[in-house]
Amino acid sequence: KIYNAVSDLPSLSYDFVIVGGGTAGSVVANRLTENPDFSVLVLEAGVTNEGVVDSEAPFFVVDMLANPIWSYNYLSTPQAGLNGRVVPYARARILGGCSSHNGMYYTRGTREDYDRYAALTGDQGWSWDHLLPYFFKNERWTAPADGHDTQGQFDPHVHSTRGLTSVSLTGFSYSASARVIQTTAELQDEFPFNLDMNSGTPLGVGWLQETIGGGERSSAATAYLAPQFQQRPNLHILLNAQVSRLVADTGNDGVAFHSVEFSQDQFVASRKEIILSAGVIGTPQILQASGVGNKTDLQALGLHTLLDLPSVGRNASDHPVLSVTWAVNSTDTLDEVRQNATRLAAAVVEWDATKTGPVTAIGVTHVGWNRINDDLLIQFGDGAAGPATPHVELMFTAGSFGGLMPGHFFSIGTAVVAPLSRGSVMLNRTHPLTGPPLIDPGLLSNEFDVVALREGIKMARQFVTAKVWEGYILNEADSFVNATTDAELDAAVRAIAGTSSHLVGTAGMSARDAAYGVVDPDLLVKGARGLRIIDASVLPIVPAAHTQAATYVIAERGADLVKAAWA
Ligand SMILES: Cc1cc2nc3c(=O)[nH]c(=O)nc-3n(C[C@H](O)[C@H](O)[C@H](O)COP(=O)(O)OP(=O)(O)OC[C@H]3O[C@@H](n4cnc5c(N)ncnc54)[C@H](O)[C@@H]3O)c2cc1C
Repeated sequence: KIYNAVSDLPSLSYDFVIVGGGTAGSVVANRLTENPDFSVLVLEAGVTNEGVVDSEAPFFVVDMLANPIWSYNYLSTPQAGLNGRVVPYARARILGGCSSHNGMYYTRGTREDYDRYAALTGDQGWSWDHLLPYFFKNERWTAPADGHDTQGQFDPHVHSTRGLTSVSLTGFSYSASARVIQTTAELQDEFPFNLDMNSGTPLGVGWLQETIGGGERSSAATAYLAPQFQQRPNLHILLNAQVSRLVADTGNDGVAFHSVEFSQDQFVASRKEIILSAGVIGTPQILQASGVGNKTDLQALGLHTLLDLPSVGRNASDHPVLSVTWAVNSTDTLDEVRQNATRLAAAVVEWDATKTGPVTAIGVTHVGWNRINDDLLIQFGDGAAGPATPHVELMFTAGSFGGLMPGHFFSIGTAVVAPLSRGSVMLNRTHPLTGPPLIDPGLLSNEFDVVALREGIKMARQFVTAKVWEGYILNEADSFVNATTDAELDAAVRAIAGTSSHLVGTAGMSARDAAYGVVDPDLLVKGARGLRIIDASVLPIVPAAHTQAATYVIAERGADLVKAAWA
């Protein structure tokens, strides 16, 4: 059941208290309440996702992101790698968390990404082979909204129809889409076709899979907290509940967490575990506010240290991104739907009536994954998990970003998906317990990331040299159109790059005996009892993928680890 006031809660003591009803928290809440003997309370800072049309309608994702009601509206600290610029850091504050407002890309990453997690933690349970059943437990492969023939657009062998999150190919394509596929034939050495980028080996260009079903977003809230699950008598979800800190006792056998403070002096007790699922920013913020973190940092803030864990908030990694944009000789683009009021109104009417048409889609139909050349890797290092892991992602869009630029465009978003830069999320120095945290993703602080993004621009430009673009592409229409030398491109990269919002790692998992890291391979906080972290913050290195699929499998396996511990 969902509650809006603490006074309505049936109890102030539960077996499990989950902090954050976001992507991971919703999964854990669902899986734990499969056992009728467990009682679960979810404390979610945000509001309900129900009835939020901008969340439901894929086309309106940009509007969703712009609305402060559903977001924490964070800003980064000034980024030295970005010429001192401050960049927005969107984070959802709504049931379902970022899965309720993200771009819906469903990309798992590479086999090597997960095998690297297994090697780092000394736990084969985090390897690709062991996690594949959890990907399947999460995913429900679904027909696209337009019912088009999907043969040759994905590999059914690497998908599941039994999970809860709907995943589908795009339900609406613009004419640029066919040109992207034609390019994989014309430039097959540089951009080979890949039937399914979610097979563990994504290199090449293929059809984008998205967390969309029946023309609507499939989020952790719509899937894992659907009405039939909300009705479970052992599941309780309190909205508008901003957790400030966790409370522990310290004794001879360590620090034992047993209750949670939220919404100004309210407390709720956990009988078995507190599970932190507040995300890559909320989780380290709550840990530090509770006295779990680097002792020197906490002392400097005037906070008592319960547990000296220097890795809390550190080692954050993210994907820097920018977009290369061309004006096109066509009105069949996302921009047309966005900017032509009559067209947009018709699209909304169609979506309302049948859940079909442009509103079912984000305008990106294909994605490419590519490596930069070995000479550069020797010179600048290599952030990839292995030789089958990409450095650069290319996102092919039939329009400008969000369709917001006046005119008609084709664009290729370019991101570094194997970054070497690292950053942190630390408490605010002047208002540690009440101010927004200091989010320093360290974007482009490592030269490798600048070089990889520069190479990404070159790849994007090369892509549109295929014959099929002749007569369609008119001219490059971005701010760095005249940048051609490496030095000019590097300057452009630093001047315009931003974040993909894929920050992870602020409560990273490591091997049981490692002196660094925040959680052990079972996701238990090192040195503590009664406290586990299950969200994107435990990923020690960002995968070469948009991060929701990785978050879903962390959550699915994490829930099984909890169940096993209390069986
Ligand atoms: C703008 C944007 C676009 C993205 N696009 C994509 C994409 O297209 N594909 C993809 O794969 N990934 C995407 N991602 C990344 C992906 O969505 C996230 O990595 C993933 O959802 C993180 O899940 P999480 O459970 O760790 O955190 P979240 O989903 O953020 O959940 C954390 C929850 O905790 C709550 N919370 C936080 N602090 C507190 C507190 N103090 N008290 C109580 N509750 C609290 C929040 O309200 C939230 O509901 C995107 C992310 C963003 C921000």
